Amino acid sequence: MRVAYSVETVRAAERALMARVPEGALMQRAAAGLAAACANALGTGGGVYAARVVVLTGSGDNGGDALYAGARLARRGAGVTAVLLAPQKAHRGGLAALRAAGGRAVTPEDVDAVALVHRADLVLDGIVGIGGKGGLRPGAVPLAEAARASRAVVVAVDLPSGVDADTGEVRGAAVRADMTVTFGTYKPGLLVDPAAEHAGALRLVDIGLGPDLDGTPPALEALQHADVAALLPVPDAESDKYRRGVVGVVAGSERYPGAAVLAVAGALRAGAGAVRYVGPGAQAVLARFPETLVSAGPPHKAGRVQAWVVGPGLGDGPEARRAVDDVLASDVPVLVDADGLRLLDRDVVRSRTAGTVLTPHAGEAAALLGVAREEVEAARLDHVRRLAGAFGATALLKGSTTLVASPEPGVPVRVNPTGTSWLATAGSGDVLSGITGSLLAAGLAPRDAASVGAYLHGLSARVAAGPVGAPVAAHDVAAALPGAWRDIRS
Ligand SMILES: NC(=O)C1=CN([C@@H]2O[C@H](COP(=O)(O)OP(=O)(O)OC[C@H]3O[C@@H](n4cnc5c(N)ncnc54)[C@H](OP(=O)(O)O)[C@@H]3O)[C@@H](O)[C@H]2O)[C@@H](O)CC1
Ligand SMILES: [K+]
Repeated sequence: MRVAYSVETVRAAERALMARVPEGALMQRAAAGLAAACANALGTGGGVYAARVVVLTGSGDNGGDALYAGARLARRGAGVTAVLLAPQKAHRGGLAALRAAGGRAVTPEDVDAVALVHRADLVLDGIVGIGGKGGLRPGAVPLAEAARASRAVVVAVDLPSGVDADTGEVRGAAVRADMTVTFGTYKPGLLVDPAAEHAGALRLVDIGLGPDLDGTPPALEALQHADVAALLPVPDAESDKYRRGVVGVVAGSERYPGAAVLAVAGALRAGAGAVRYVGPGAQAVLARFPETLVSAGPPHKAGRVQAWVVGPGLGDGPEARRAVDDVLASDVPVLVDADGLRLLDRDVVRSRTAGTVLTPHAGEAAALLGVAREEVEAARLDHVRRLAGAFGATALLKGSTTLVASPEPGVPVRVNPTGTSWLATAGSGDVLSGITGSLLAAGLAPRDAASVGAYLHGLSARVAAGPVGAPVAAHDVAAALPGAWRDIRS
C-alpha cells in the first residue's frame, strides 16, 4: 500500500524523530537522497560534471534541502547557482555549504535569473515545501515559467512549489516538475489532481520517519498489486454461482441499450458467479452475452441477487425512477451511477441498511452537492469526502485520479494509481459500474469493491492500450479484464 500523511502528521512525526537524532540529521538525509536523484537524472544526459544547476531557493527549510543538495552536486563538479528569492531568510547552513563547495548565490535583482534558468540543465525547486500557503508569489512566477519552458530537468523538492500538500489544490501559479523527490512519506497533494499533475515522477526518500508515522491513519492510500491480489474474489472448490455472488444490473433504455451491454460486460468478468439483467436492453445483452440471466422486472421480482448496479443509460423517465427506488429499497449493496444519480433521494440513501456506492464524475458530483463542476475539479479530495458524508455512502469520484471515500470519518480516502487518459472514452463508466457491482456481489466491502473496481478498470485499459498506447473502446476495456486479473495474480 502506498500511503500519504497530512502535513500535521508529518510535522508531529518529524518532531518526535528530531528529538532522537543529531541536529540537522534529517535535512542531511533529505539532501543526500535529493542529490542522488538529481545525479541520476543528470546521468541520463551529460552527467553531473560541468552540468549547469540552478537552485530556486525560498525562505524555509525546503530551500535548505535544495541548497545542501546543490552543495553535493557542486562537489561533484556541477556549476551550481542558487537564486535567492528571499535573500535575508535563505537557510544559512545550506548557503554556507553551497559556497564552501564552490557554488554561488545570486538574487533576481543582481542578475537575469530567467536567462540563467533558460540555460540550465537542471532546476531544483526549493521555493517552498510543506510550509507553503497558496500559489507562487509574483517574484517566483517568471522563474517557474522559464523552468517549464527550458530544456532543463525540473526537480521539485518535497512538493512542486505552489500546490497544496494536504488537499491537492492549486490556487494560483505552481511549479511544473519532471520529478518530485519527497521526504519521509508521500503527501496527499502528490497523489491527487490537479496538484499531482504538477509533480511528474515521484521519488520517496526515506529519512527514518516510518516508526513515528506507524499507528496514525494516513490521509490517503493507494492500493498496489499485492493489496488488490489479496482482495480479489477467487473461487474455491466449494464455490457455486450463488456463493460467488449474483450481481443484478438495471441499466440501458430503448435509446441507450449499449450501456446495458457494457455494464454487463464488466460485471461478467469481475468476480461474481452470475449476472442478472433487468431492463429494456435484454435482447442486446443476450445477443452479446448469452450467459446473462435476464428478466422483465421489476428488480425485486427478478430473483436472488447479492448486489445491484443501477443507472447507466437508464434515462430519467418514470420507469427509471421506479427502478432506482425499487433497487434502493432492497437490503443488499447497491451501486448507483450515471442517470441513477439524478434520481436519488438523499434521505433514502442515508436510511439504507446495506452499503451504497455512488460513482459520479465531477459534473454529477457537483449536481449532487449543489456546487459548480469547476469547484469539484479544483478540490477533488474535499468534495469526495463531502459527498460520502452527505449521503452516508461510499463515494467514488471518477476522473484523472479517481478517489474513493467512505462515509465514516477518519477512514483514509483511496486514490487509484492505475488510471490512464485512454479511459476517457464513451461507455467506460458503464464498464466500471459493472465491475464494481460484481465485486460487491462477490462480498467485498463497499470501499474495497470501489477501489479494487477502479484499479481493475484502469489496469484493463492499460492492458488494452498496450505498452506504447493506442485508443481503446469501452468494450476493449471489459475484454481486457482477464488479462488484468492475471497480471495482478501472477
Ligand atoms: N521539518 C523537518 O524535519 C524536515 C523538513 N524538511 C524540509 O523542510 C520543508 C518544510 O520547511 P519549512 O517548515 O521551513 O517550510 P517551507 O515549506 O520551506 O516554507 C517556509 C516559508 O515559506 C514562505 N511561504 C509560504 N507560502 C509561500 C508561497 N506560496 N511562496 C513562497 N513562499 C512561501 C513562508 O515564509 P514567509 O515568506 O511568509 O516568511 C513559510 O514560512 C519540507 O517541505 C522539507 O522540504 C526536510 O529537510 C526533512 C526534515
Ligand atoms: K518545492
